[in-house]
Amino acid sequence: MSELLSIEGLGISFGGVKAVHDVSFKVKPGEIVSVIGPNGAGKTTLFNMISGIYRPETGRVVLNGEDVTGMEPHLLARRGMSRTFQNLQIFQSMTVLENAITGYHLQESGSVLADLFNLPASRRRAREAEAGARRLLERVGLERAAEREAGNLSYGSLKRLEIARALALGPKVLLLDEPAAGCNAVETEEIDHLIAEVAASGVAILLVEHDMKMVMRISNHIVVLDHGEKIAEGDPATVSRNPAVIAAYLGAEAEAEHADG
Ligand SMILES: Nc1ncnc2c1ncn2[C@@H]1O[C@H](COP(=O)(O)OP(=O)(O)OP(=O)(O)O)[C@@H](O)[C@H]1O
Repeated sequence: MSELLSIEGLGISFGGVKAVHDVSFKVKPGEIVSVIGPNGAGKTTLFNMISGIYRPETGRVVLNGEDVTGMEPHLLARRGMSRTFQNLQIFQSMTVLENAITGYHLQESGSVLADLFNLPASRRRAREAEAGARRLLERVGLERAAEREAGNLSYGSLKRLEIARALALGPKVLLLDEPAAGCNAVETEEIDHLIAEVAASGVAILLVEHDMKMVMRISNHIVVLDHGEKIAEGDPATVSRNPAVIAAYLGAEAEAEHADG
């Protein structure tokens, strides 16, 4: 099958320093592609360019055949690209269900007046969003926690809630920024299963993750960045044997030790 997301020569500099330089790769439906690399390699910057938070200085982002370079995140969401963030974006004092419902807000257009007057169309939309949110919570295993305050959930459950919310608009491409960060081994495994299940439903998944075991377990394809450049790509076995990849990680460890004195 042909690619859903095509990253073509993306680059951006900050204060003259090339944070990402000429990075290209493709993601197909149902595929899990991970971006890895030592700290400061440019992973988050790359994600921010793909998801419309930064406008790249060079290159293109092509989603389902359409050039969407620099398009704002809410417009990307309507075209089928959703993302989660490294830091949780959950409303802690709202219920789990209410948090899931917020995922549907991007779908609504020009409904402010209708909402003000509580018109039938607006009531119908609210009912549909709630039904959809309950289905999503079931999909991520949180249906029994629907009425609980989100702030009381375990960290792993919060991460799953965030994925549920990103699934609200039925994305074709899902970008996950460190979905297992801060999770214990059991929670990480639950997130593994969830990501695999979402991919199996045909969604293209792009992942940034520091947990190498998880990356090696679930990725079909891995893209390795170092100092903003793509230094390798391939399946997990090939990438983990690549001398340039091993050198980049060892080099980063040596730099960190040096910095620690
Ligand atoms: N908004 C910014 N302004 C200036 N420099 C930035 C900005 N964002 C990132 N950088 C720099 O760009 C480079 C890449 O950073 P980035 O955060 O993308 O790396 P990363 O691979 O995501 O790192 P980590 O694994 O630590 O999250 C770093 O040198 C960083 O200091």
